[in-house]
Amino acid sequence: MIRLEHAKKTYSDFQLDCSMEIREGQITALIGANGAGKSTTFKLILGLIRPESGEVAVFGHPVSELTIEERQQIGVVLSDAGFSEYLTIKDLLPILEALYPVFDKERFCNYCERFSLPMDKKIREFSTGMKAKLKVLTAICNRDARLLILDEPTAGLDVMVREEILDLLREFMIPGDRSILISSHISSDLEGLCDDIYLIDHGQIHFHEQTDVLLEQYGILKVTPEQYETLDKEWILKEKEESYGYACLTNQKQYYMENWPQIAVENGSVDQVLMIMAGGR
Ligand SMILES: Nc1ncnc2c1ncn2[C@@H]1O[C@H](COP(=O)(O)OP(=O)(O)OP(=O)(O)O)[C@@H](O)[C@H]1O
Repeated sequence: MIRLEHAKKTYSDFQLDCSMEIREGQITALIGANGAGKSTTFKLILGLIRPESGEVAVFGHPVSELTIEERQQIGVVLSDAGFSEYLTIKDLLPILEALYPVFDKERFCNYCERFSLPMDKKIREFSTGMKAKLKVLTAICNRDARLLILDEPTAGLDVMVREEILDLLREFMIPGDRSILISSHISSDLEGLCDDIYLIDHGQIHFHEQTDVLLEQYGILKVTPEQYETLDKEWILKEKEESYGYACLTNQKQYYMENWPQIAVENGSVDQVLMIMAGGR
């Protein structure tokens, strides 16, 4: 659905060089710290900025060549965009219908009711969670949408609202031929949602793995300096010095559990794995 091949963009003190692929039927996460380059990547994919070199393809061809019909198949939530705060949802409805011929008003109104979004209240009086829900609902109520591009849709939300939004996204995926690209700086947010995870750091993709592979095969070996000396390093991807010795990230935890049964092996949560990938040597 989306392919970036060394897509480059330079700002005065920042350079992005991003390669990634978002496949049909999958939810792909782009995880990175503040300023890592997530929004810049999303803007390249949406054609809001142009790459200096490299390729950005959506639905199989360059972003600049997308037809209006293809653009209408993309639902978008951008972290720095929202609705006029002076409008109510009722005011917004005719605008959304005029802007998007494929806007599903009935579904949108049903969702507003289900998610307790009042029709007559000004958006500036909405809580952060209500505004976030409104943005996601607008993106998924595009009748033709088969690709959602969501930049930090859950930022600043409490657990309940976050889960409600993630449930909405799971429902969106039911037809099977749809895809979502979603970013967050909280990786645990996306662990139960995504099929594929990319980690971006200082404008570069540092790590890419299928979530189930990551959860099944990755682990953190917690070893003393003595144990470290005897360890086969072949399957150690990164290591980090700790007070007790070393935390070693492996993608073959079973091998170490069988051959070094005395070593403590922690299952890799996405957060832990990514922290070592970003900070280890
Ligand atoms: N229009 C711009 N002009 C100059 N620098 C920019 C511009 N847009 C982004 N940057 C810089 O590019 C870098 C990456 O920013 P970006 O917004 O892509 O990060 P991000 O991962 O989305 O961060 P956050 O999680 O804080 O939203 C930052 O250093 C930012 O200052």
